Amino acid sequence: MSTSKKPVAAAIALLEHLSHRYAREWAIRDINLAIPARGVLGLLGSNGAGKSTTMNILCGVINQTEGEVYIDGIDLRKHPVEAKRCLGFLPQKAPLYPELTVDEYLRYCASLRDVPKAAIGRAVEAVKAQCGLAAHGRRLLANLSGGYQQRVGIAQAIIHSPKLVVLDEPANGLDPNQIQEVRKLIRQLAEERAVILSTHILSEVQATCDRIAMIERGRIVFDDTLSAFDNHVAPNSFIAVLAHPPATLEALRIPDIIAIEQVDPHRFRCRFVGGSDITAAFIARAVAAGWGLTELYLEKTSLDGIFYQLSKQAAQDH
Ligand SMILES: Nc1ncnc2c1ncn2[C@@H]1O[C@H](COP(=O)(O)OP(=O)(O)OP(=O)(O)O)[C@@H](O)[C@H]1O
Repeated sequence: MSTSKKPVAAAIALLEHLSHRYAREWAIRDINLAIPARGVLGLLGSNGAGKSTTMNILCGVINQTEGEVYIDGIDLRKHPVEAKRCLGFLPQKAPLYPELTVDEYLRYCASLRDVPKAAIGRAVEAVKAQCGLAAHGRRLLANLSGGYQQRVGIAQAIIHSPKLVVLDEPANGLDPNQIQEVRKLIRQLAEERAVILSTHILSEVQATCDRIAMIERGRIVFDDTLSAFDNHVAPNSFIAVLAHPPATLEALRIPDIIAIEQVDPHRFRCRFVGGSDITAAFIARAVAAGWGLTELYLEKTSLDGIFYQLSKQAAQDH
């Protein structure tokens, strides 16, 4: 069958005006996303925000009520088989058969994914090498540790060399060493393809993602780079370290400083009116008054704080 392609610059997948209703309630509403062809996109959101619904539609598990999904330019609803060839999926619980060996399982997945018979052996060896499983081919899946089972789950998702891999909470249940290894593997995969990662864990996002799309109450509330997310909320406090602080906290007050707190004998937290450029004025005052200013830095809002603010804003807008 010939499949007409929608031209998309630098994006491997497009979600256009995507909405879904399970019964009467809309689970997602007018989601628009362009997923870059390389790198890791983190899909964030609170419980029930609409992440799984979005991923299930993107992976062709459920059909959307409204809107379009294009994968590599192919309309997923009109040409599901062709579109899904470009896609690998690791659901939250890896679909493993414990009674099979790693080799048997990956061969089986390759045949399900229509890898030509003659190419299956090579494809299995290639993903094993990529996922650090080269020495584990004859091991039974049941006897592998959680971290290695997760590697096998990722290996099955890339066995047919898809351009887009969707991973649902891939670090769930792993110990800290395994988490590091899986993160490294995800970064490697994303060098040559797009990876979408759904997670609640913000340290996961910080360590792995290039971009963040955040969904709240079924709508996109943020879609930009990790560093834009990190800087989404402008600081409204700074810490000044003073070798010779004045006798009273009040003496530190300059216009636009609204509160001062002593953190330790030499460290002071000054809250200021958001948006004002106050540090230059404070430095000038500190130098003139001989407070022995040795350090001054703005306090950024943590990723958790930014997540919280975006969620709160979405609830207010609702
Ligand atoms: N099969 C279903 N039938 C009816 N409503 C559903 C169904 N699946 C999800 N929902 C509802 O759709 C909304 C979005 O759910 P979804 O599972 O997509 O959110 P999520 O962000 O993945 O949440 P979580 O992080 O808890 O998995 C929620 O209100 C949820 O209750």
